[in-house]
Amino acid sequence: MAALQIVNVEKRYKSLQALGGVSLSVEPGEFFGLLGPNGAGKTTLISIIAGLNRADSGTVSIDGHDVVSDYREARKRLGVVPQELVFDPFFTVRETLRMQSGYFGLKRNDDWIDEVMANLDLTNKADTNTRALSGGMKRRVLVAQALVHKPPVIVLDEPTAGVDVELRQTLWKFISRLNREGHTIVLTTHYLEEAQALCNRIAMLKAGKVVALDSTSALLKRISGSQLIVHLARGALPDGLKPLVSHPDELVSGRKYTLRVNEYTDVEPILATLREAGAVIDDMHLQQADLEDVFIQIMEGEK
Ligand SMILES: Nc1ncnc2c1ncn2[C@@H]1O[C@H](COP(=O)(O)OP(=O)(O)OP(=O)(O)O)[C@@H](O)[C@H]1O
Repeated sequence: MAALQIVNVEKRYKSLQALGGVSLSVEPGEFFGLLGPNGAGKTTLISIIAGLNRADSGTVSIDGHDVVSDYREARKRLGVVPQELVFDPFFTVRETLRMQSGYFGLKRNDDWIDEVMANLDLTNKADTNTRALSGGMKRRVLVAQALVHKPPVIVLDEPTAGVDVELRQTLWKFISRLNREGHTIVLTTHYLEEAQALCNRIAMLKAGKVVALDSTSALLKRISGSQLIVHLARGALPDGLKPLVSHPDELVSGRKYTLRVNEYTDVEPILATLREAGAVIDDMHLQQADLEDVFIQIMEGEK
């Protein structure tokens, strides 16, 4: 049975179609990425999964439990880390986590609460009021809150937006451990290198529709060859090289260009063209195409 099954989910906000018939299924133990530009519908979909928002049509189930008709059973199996930092500011971290445990009917949960806090480097803030925490610390509490009932399915909505490197590493270490222990993870992020490193399968959403759904390795294979990154100190990119630019916004911003290269021998004529145009190269290197390139290519293709 799928850990998360989404079937033909539609959602409108007045005239805006936020989700236009989304279907996908995540198997138990997967580390699944849900990617898409701003406004693609990721948060809307997550709030429908969490039962905080109703789909106009379609169904969502967690471990076979419908999130509307079987809400309590579905909710027990789900931990959601929301994007926004919202807390009751009158309680300490430990009190917040105990209350959340109580919500799931767990009375003696302190051993697990201690373990979660230790894994998120929150132990020395256990008795601090949540209103006195920094943004990064608050985000750790949000993650801890989502995990108090050891949910088999964990959904994280941009958990690393604006957080420092240390928290990212702490968080990924813990989430990866939970995934190895069998928890299913669904992640939305704008950090594509994070998604590439962590997710075994990825869905890309655009304007409320799934525009790509594949294993991370299959998505990466969609772009062959490598890229020549050139930083120009002086001079503009000659017109003849413009079709090779793989990130169109670079043509506007200028100076740094990512040029598609199929064979290493393609580099020589590129350098000759730059020299003939009087461009001066500041820095240059070759790199393999990554998930960001695939993402840009898919999103461009969907215009
Ligand atoms: N409560 C609401 N009322 C009206 N429109 C909404 C509401 N919530 C979201 N929208 C719109 O629905 C679309 C999808 O928004 P959503 O927040 O789901 O996207 P997202 O993919 O999570 O974006 P981001 O990456 O910016 O978080 C957007 O156009 C947004 O403006």
